[in-house]
Formats: sequence, C-alpha cells, structure tokens
Amino acid sequence: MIKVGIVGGTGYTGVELLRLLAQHPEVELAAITSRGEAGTAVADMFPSLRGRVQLQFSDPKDAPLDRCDVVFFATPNGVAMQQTRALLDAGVRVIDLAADFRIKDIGIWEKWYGMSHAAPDLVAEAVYGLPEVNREAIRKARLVANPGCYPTATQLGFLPLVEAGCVDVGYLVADAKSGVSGAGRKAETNILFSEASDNFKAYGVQGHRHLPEIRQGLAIAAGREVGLTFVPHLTPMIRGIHATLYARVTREEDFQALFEQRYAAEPFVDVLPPKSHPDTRSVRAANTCRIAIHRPQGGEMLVILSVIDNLVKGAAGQAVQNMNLMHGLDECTGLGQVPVLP
Ligand SMILES: NC(=O)C1=CN([C@@H]2O[C@H](COP(=O)(O)OP(=O)(O)OC[C@H]3O[C@@H](n4cnc5c(N)ncnc54)[C@H](OP(=O)(O)O)[C@@H]3O)[C@@H](O)[C@H]2O)C=CC1
Ligand SMILES: CC(=O)N[C@@H](CCC(=O)OP(=O)(O)O)C(=O)O
Repeated sequence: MIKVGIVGGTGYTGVELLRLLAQHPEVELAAITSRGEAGTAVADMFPSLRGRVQLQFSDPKDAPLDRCDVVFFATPNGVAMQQTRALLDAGVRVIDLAADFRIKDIGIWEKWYGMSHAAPDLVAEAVYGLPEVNREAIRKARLVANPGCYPTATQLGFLPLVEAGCVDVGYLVADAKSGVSGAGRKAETNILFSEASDNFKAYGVQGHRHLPEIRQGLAIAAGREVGLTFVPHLTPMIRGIHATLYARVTREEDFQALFEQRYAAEPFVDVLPPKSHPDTRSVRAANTCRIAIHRPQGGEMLVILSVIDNLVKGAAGQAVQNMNLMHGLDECTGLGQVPVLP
C-alpha cells in the first residue's frame, strides 16, 4: 500500500483528494493536515466521508509526513516550496497541487505570484504533471508540479494543433469559464452566493497567473514562443471548466482525425464526434477531459471546446493519476468514477 499524506485537507482540492483516495485500492491515508482543525475527525467535518476515512486532522508541524511514501500539497501558493526539500530528503515523493513548481523561469514566476521563490533548484527538478505530455518523466519524478485547472483544459485543447504546426501559434485565443469552486473554500466577497449566483463575469483580462503557465506548455509543444490571449470568467456553477479555444488554420488537415489520433491511447481524454457540444456535467466528478472540434462555416478559424471538472482532471484527479504513474500502478487505478448527472 502507498502511504499518503495530504497538507491542506480542509480545502476543496484537499477534500476531493480524500474522496478519490478513500476509494483507491492501493492507498493507505496516513496523515491529513489542517492548522485550524487539528484534532477534529475528518468525518465530523465532512460527513460525506463517514465510514470511509477514520483519520483526524493533524497540525502540519506534528503530522507524520516524513513517514509517507507521497505527500500532496493542497495548499495556497508559496507553502509547498517551503517544505518540499525536507520531505524529498526524507525519501518522500511530493505532488504539489499549487503553482510553486510549475513555471521554470523563476523571474516570471516571481512576477506573477508576487513573492520570492524559496527553492529554485527544485523548480528545475520538478516535472510538470500533465501525463498526456510528460508521462515517462512523471513515472521517475520525485517532485511533480500538478497543472492548474485552466491550464489543463486549455493545453489539452490546443496541444494536437500546436504540436502538428497547423495553426497560427502567434494568435491563439482561450476564452475559459470556471465554476466557483475554482476559487477555493476561503471566504471572499466575490464568491459569496449572492454575488456569484445568477451572475456572470470575466476577470483577470489584463493578465492572469495561468497565462505564463499555458504559454510555457504550448511553447514547448510548438518549439517556439506562442502568442496567447487568455480570458477567464466566473460562471454560476460549482464545478467545471469550459474552455472555448480559437486558432487560425495555416495548413489544412483532417482536424478531427488529428485529435482522435493524438489522444487515441489517452484514458482520460475523450475526443467527441464532429459537431458535438460537450457540457461540464458530462465530466462532473470524473477525471475526464472531453474535447470537440469545430470549423464554423468551413472558415479559417478552428473552435475547440474543452471541458473538465476543475477539482478532478483540473486538480485532485490529475494528482492521483500522477501518483499512480510515480508508483508504477495502472494510471487509471481509483479513477473510474462515472460523471454525476444531473
Ligand atoms: N480549486 C481548484 O479548482 C483548484 C485549485 N488548485 C490549487 O490547489 C491549491 C489548493 O486549492 P483549494 O483546495 O481550492 O484551496 P482552499 O483555499 O480551499 O484550501 C487551502 C487549504 O490549505 C490549508 N492551508 C492554508 N495555508 C496553509 C499553510 N500556510 N500551511 C499549511 N496548510 C495551509 C488550508 O487549511 P488550514 O487553514 O486549516 O490549515 C486548506 O485546507 C491552491 O494552490 C490552488 O490554487 C489547483 C487546481 C484547481
Ligand atoms: C474561479 C477561480 O477563481 N479560479 C482560480 C483558479 C484556481 C487555480 O487552479 O489556480 P492555481 O492552482 O494556479 O493557483 C483563479 O482564477 O484564481
């Protein structure tokens, strides 16, 4: 059994990890931290886990994290970079759901995240945890930087086109909408029910911290810098990301076949039949990205629709997929959940 620790067990990605790991046949949950809820039984705080998780929350400084095989950080940005070195030195593998190790250029990271980086050498070592791109490196990694939610939906939607070099990578557009759980479980005015429900707005149009992360991934795929306009929106649903992606064709291809071939062996990417309109419900609670390819009126623009559950393929599910790869398990172990309707 893989002994697992979670730092930040009271947030949305933390409890989503608990939901998935409680059903995982090869995992023993060994430690779950909370600074505010130390001593509280997990199942008292989250009745959905009654009978499934017997642990109590521990304070992070008392938790037996160094005796785990793998530790997930489901914490705000800037926490994992302080604690990862000691865990790696103790032989523990680390998967960070935050952004501490995602961006290789430390100057760019510091500019977008507004803090100094505490462990630049570990950024160099970390493997970006998008299995559809980095599967072999993830298997061997000590430290995995789990991608952000918008970056997962956006990169999976653009990758086949960018890798094939058949669109203008200087002018990509990603118009993405997220459910409110994407903002986490903290108290903030803009995610109050009376602010976020029955309402819809763009935010971060001048620049969002996921922009450099998406650009980095697509630039590697393209073999050159890419130009990307990324506009996130807050939409009145709880879970889900719907990314509408635009790219101008520079070389004709059978685009449907291109996507189908690129993802033929991918267990968690589903290329839908032509002219489909995937909805976020079709992936809710599942580790799946569903993609549809459109060419409106046969014009020069491709429109790609990409949907994920931000808490699953956009966070905790992808993290479990990475854990499976790191431990030599079938990548799909514990991730067979069927989406929840309605
Ligand atoms: N929500 C989403 O859809 C996604 C989130 N992410 C990223 O995952 C990370 C977690 O997100 P999310 O679950 O939404 O966040 P939440 O705000 O819901 O939860 C944060 C958790 O971190 C703990 N925590 C906060 N500060 C510290 C600290 N200094 N030391 C130890 N623990 C701390 C909190 O518990 P306590 O205060 O009790 O210690 C809480 O359990 C973030 O970096 C986020 O950007 C990534 C992809 C998607
Ligand atoms: C709706 C909403 O607020 N979403 C968050 C994205 C959360 C996330 O996944 O961001 P990181 O893991 O990169 O920090 C935001 O825009 O900040």
